[in-house]
Amino acid sequence: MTTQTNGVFDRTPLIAGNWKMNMDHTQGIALLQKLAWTLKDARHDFSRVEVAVFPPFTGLRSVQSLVEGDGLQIAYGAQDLSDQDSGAYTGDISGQFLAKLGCRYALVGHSERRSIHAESDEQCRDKVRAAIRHGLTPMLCIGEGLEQRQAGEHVQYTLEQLRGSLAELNAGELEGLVVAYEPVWAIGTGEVAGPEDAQEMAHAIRAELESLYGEDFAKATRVLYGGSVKSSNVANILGGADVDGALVGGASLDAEEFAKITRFEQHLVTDQ
Ligand SMILES: O=C(CO)COP(=O)(O)O
Repeated sequence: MTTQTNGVFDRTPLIAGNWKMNMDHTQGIALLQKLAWTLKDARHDFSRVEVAVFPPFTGLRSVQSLVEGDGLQIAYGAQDLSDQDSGAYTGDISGQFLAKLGCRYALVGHSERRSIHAESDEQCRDKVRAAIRHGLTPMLCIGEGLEQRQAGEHVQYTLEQLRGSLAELNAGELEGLVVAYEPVWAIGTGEVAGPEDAQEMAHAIRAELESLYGEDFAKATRVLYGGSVKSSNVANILGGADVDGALVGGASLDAEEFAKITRFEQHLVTDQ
């Protein structure tokens, strides 16, 4: 099977590892160190493919120390943030604190937040706002469940989440936004959306962004795919012209496997 390359990438591809609730801070340090060595050995060019990790909150300070101490080019971010800045919000974490820890990104609206913690599009929008307020780049996660996919309503459903989570924000505020399309039925299940499915949705997301914020914004915005991404399937998935990277869960907990995923370009085949 051949896949289409993105040619000269208009957008820098991004391979992001969401560690979820795995890796205490000592394990996280070991994982990041191994990842950094593996990428160094492979002479990874971070200007061609950006690499980011999303440790649990408790690992962020250690990740910051390692990244700054060793001058690593690996970016990092938080898995969530509060929509508030400070005050009586027990257990919540302010974007202000995350910015102080050097986070570049904050995930917003991961499907596990939406399902386990019942986060609504409105809350996601407030979190996107909070991220922007503190200079963090929001990585907004959207995607349909099996029910919507089987009913053929996946595009409509996912675009509604997109609109709802970005409502009332303008292109200037959202500059740099990353959108991660993660079909819930493909997360942690071993089921992977086909390259055509990933491309179909990434294209629909870009078209929606264009109608909301204009062509320049849509062209500059990275759309990632997430859901059972591995080194063996990443090249196929990222073959679609609108798919700019991957948000990786389970496979990001293995440094060598994750490093292999960052080398997806080596496996892309031109469809001429
Ligand atoms: O939810 C995901 C990343 O945010 C995907 O997880 P898996 O790669 O484990 O399916």
